[in-house]
Amino acid sequence: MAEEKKGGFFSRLVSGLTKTRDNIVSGMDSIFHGFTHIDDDFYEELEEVMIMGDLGVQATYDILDDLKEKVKERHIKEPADCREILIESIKEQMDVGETAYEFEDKTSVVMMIGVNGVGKTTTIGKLAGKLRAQNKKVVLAAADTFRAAAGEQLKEWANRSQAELIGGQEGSDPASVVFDAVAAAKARHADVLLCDTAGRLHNKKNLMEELRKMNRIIDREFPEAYRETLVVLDATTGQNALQQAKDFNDVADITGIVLTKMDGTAKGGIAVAIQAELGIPVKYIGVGETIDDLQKFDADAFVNALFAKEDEN
Ligand SMILES: Nc1nc2c(ncn2[C@@H]2O[C@H](COP(=O)(O)OP(=O)(O)OP(=O)(O)O)[C@@H](O)[C@H]2O)c(=O)[nH]1
Repeated sequence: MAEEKKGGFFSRLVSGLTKTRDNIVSGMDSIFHGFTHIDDDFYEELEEVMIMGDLGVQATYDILDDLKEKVKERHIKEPADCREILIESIKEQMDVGETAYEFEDKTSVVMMIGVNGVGKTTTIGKLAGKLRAQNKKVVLAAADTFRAAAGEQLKEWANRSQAELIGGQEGSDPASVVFDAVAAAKARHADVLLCDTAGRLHNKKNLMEELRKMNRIIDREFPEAYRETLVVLDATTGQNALQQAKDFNDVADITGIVLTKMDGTAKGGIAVAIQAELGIPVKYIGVGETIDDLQKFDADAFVNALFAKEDEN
């Protein structure tokens, strides 16, 4: 039964990654089979496919250096034999230790950061739904007071997931919304407080100040709460998403990443770049627009699904 469920999950992951696989692994496979020798050209072509596949320049170099070392150590001669070693290297470079989801089981405050349109509000709604399904009491803070529609949209998700919404009026101080939400979460003995924040990156200094102010309030008013800061990124933007992750990492103590719109994108390789280059765990991936379309991310399962052959799923 558990196996069956796992199988279902895995084959959905495999089909969701079809475009990314076509973009990266198909190219790699033609190199593994097209070359008769492992030489500089072979590595150069692999490098090109990996960089074009959004694995990130630094991550690509690190993965290939590791592959070269393993090929030497193990006296590998056949290009085709490099496939399994490459999979091993990618997994090793993506290793960020065990990913913790402690906030799901503790009294916690989750800050959600991300630029407009990446799917931040949708992700909060999905996460609220997931926690509500575990019978958790959830409060949502509409601290993205910069955009009127954000509050409205969050209200819909609050209704859908039956979470309580503490709303900010357009233009009100986000920190005061957070203050009210913390008071409400404590008064109602909520399990998780999810804060929707505006992430305007064009002014890093202001953003940093705004985040600092909100964090100070939470530290002061709710010191016992477990803290989580998740950055939401749109996978379809590829290298832009990687840059956003770097920028947010400069201004906040990020504990995890949510990669949205992984369904149907060819740029899923960005998950490799984020974990390998930044060492920040991708905690969830968004695989659609409905409340059930948020999955925990498992790097090994992701790489296996990416390299899965048709007859293996
Ligand atoms: N296919 C797909 N679409 C998604 C996913 N997550 C979000 N979306 C869609 O992306 C669009 C933008 O999502 P929002 O949640 O409004 O984005 P946001 O980051 O909150 O935007 P602001 O509220 O403007 O900051 C919506 O149409 C969502 O339905 C996903 O995982 N897959």
